[in-house]
Amino acid sequence: MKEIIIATKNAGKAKEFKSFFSAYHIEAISLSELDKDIDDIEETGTTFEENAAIKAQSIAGMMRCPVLADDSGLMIDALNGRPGVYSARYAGEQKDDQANIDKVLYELKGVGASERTARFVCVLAVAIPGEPAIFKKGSCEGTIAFSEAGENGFGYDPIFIPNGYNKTMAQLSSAEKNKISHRKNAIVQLEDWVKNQNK
Ligand SMILES: O=c1nc[nH]c2c1ncn2[C@H]1C[C@H](O)[C@@H](COP(=O)(O)OP(=O)(O)OP(=O)(O)O)O1
Ligand SMILES: [Mg+2]
Repeated sequence: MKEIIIATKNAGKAKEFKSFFSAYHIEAISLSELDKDIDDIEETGTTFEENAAIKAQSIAGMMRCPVLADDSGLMIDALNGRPGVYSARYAGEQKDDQANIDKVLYELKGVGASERTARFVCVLAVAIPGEPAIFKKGSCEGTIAFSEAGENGFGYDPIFIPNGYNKTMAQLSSAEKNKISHRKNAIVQLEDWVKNQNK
C-alpha cells in the first residue's frame, strides 16, 4: 500500500488521517510510528499556515519525500480569536487537553449562550522536496458548551458543539466527526493531489 507521512505526534489527529486516507488506499504514517526518534518541532510561527509549513518542510527535508502537516486550533469570538494558533499550549507548555479546556471554560464564565460562538480551523501544508508547498484550509463552526461532555475525539472536542447539533464533538462517533470537521473540510480540497499519490 502507498504511504504518506503526516508530520504530527498527535495521536488524535493521526487516527483521523488514517481514516481519511484509507478511503484512498493510502496508509497515513505519523511521526510516532517512524523508526527514527524525531525531536519536537518548534512551532515558532504566528499563523496556522506558517506552523503547518514549518512542520511539513522540516520533516520533508529529513525524509526526502512528500510530507503532510496539520496545524489547527480553536478560535473563540468572545476571546478575540484565542486560543487560536496557541491552542495546544494555551494553559502551558505541557500541552494538557484538560487544563486547556478548564482555562477556556473559566475565561467564558458569565458569557451567555449567544456570545459563545467559535470555530475549529485546520490548515494543511504539503511539502514536496523541490516544489512549492500546497496549503488548504478548513473550518467548522460551532459554540462553546457550558461544561464538558463526551469521551470521543481529542483536544477541545468535549466543549465544542458543532452548529446543527445539540451535543459536543466528543459525543459524536468518529465517523460523524470525520464528516463535518475542519480537518475533513481541509482534506477534501486535497483530493486531486491525494488521488495522484496512488498512481
Ligand atoms: O479536531 C479537533 N478537536 C479538538 N481539538 C482540536 C482539534 N484539532 C485541533 N485541536 C486542538 C488540539 C490542540 O490543542 C490544537 C492543535 O495544535 P497543533 O499544534 O496543531 O497540534 P499538536 O501540537 O497537538 O500536534 P502536532 O503539532 O504534532 O501535529 O488544537
Ligand atoms: Mg503542535
